[in-house]
Amino acid sequence: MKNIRNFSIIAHIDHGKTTLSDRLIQKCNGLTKREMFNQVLDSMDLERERGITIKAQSVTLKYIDKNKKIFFLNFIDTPGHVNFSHEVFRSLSACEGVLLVIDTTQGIEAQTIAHCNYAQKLNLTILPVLNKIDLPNSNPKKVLEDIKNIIKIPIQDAVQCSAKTGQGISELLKKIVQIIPQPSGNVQNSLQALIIDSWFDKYFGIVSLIRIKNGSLKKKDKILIIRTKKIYIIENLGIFTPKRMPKDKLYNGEVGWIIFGSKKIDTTLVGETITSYKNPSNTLLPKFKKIKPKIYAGLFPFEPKKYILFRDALNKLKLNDISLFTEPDNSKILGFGFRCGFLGLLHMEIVQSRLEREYNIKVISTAPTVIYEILLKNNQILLLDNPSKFPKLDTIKEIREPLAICHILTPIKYVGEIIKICIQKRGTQQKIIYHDTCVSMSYIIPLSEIILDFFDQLKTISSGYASLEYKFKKFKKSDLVKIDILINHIKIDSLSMIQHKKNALKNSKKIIEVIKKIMPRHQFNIPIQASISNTIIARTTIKQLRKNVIEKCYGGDISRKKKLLKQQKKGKKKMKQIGNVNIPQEVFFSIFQMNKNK
Ligand SMILES: Nc1nc2c(ncn2[C@@H]2O[C@H](COP(=O)(O)OP(=O)(O)OP(=O)(O)O)[C@@H](O)[C@H]2O)c(=O)[nH]1
Repeated sequence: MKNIRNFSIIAHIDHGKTTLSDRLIQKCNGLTKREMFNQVLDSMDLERERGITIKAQSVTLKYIDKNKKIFFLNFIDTPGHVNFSHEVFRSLSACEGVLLVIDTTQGIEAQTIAHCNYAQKLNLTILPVLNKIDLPNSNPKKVLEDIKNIIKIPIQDAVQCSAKTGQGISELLKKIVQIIPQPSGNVQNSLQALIIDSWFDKYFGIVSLIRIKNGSLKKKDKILIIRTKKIYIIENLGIFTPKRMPKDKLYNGEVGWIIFGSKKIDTTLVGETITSYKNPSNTLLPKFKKIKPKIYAGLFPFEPKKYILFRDALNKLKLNDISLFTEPDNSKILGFGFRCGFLGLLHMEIVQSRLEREYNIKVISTAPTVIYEILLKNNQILLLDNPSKFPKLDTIKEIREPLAICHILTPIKYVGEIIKICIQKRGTQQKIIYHDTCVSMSYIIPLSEIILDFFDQLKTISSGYASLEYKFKKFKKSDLVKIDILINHIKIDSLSMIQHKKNALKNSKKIIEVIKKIMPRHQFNIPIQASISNTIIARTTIKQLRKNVIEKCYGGDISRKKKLLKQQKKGKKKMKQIGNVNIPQEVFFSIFQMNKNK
């Protein structure tokens, strides 16, 4: 039987997870820094040549202890950002243990606690790793105290190391094999494997990362997805070392990749359980929790003729992004597109930039919004994720907005300022606990106030030290109104927004001023107005301008004139023509500018 250890590294952003991973690869594969660089780079070049996307989120390492016993260490990478906590959960479901990396110059932060809670819920062995001990301001003693008092896990196995210099790494490897348990399961049982991740590869079709709990899997095996009853044939399989290394067979306890032999994307695979078609198991492995999006926005292809390509690209992205929600949408102004749900702004930005980078599709996005619950007079409840679909006012009994519970961890000296912005964001305090040098506090804050810039503001006032973790709590009745924006008397449905009554006038004035700044002048006056229920509450005007680009060409150089006119036409192409007005795409995102101008 192979000695296997499956683990993940969890950490707050920048605490050194990537550096430590590289260090472990280097140490186990006996590579020098240069060789490692080449190895990773080589495989990337190879992949790039064939246009394949690398996604080596798991690496299998060979570790030989001092008694010459061989261990296979599978470590599964996890992203560190607050938007991607669900990805952490996914990776952890395939492990028996975690390395909890803490930067000893920073100490414990909100995400350290949140990730640790996941690991505890899954009953994983947690090995604290105190990193960056080479730095002069490192304070491992204090971090150990905090682990004991705040996270409340045993500290006797904690390892102190520097991922940068390599100090303590041998000790860490020894501890990994010593305290993380060998995976359970039996090779004789029928196959049960969990799909941890899935992505689309131009050449191979669907590729998945799996963890085998029971049984084994080899090339040409016919497999069955238990829940969907879909059947596939395994075309190829193997492990990442970090290169993609083909293998003959994968056994229980192992983590590896499989190629399905299917190019058709008709299903989401992540979280599904695979079994053997011939000798099937009926038991599903615990599925990941489906994460509900926190914000919604409309995405529309900038060039309407790319709609089909856009739809296919979104489907491919959804293969490994189970939290991306999409639904066909139609805007009077922007045409056919999709209403998409995201975990947060960063997630939204990543999706947009992947569409542009990987699929060459430029999109216009509407302002992100949270989901509102609307109680109608006929007692029906409507979940509204698109302000342009706001029902008629006289049909509404009550509007409820989503509230989130926020856990903030900060050094004591920033507490006052943080409380101030929490109040400004309509927050109500739940709890505040003073530890030695830091404070943990909980606030209930409307989700709409958090999604745009709360995290950035928190980081700015605390010089980057405060950290935030939040989750949806409940819907609560609130005084909300829908604001419409009209440009040259045309209602721009994709610019409608829902705001608290208290902020409606102030924000309406702000947004029309932002639009005024972004919009080019035309050869006529353009009024920009904000309205609530057809009553104009704010207005500004873009004064007319006759921009004659050829006025400098007195004389009559006709070819130069033509060139200038062509350039002017090109400039116009980047804008959306609505009525007889050209609107630059930045306008559709003006709600962000509005918040930046606060
Ligand atoms: N001095 C010192 N610096 C370190 C050590 N480990 C990591 N760093 C540095 O800390 C910074 C963040 O390290 P990363 O490994 O990128 O952190 P991460 O946790 O992977 O960050 P995310 O991927 O953003 O979550 C980098 O500049 C590293 O060089 C260490 O042991 N000592």
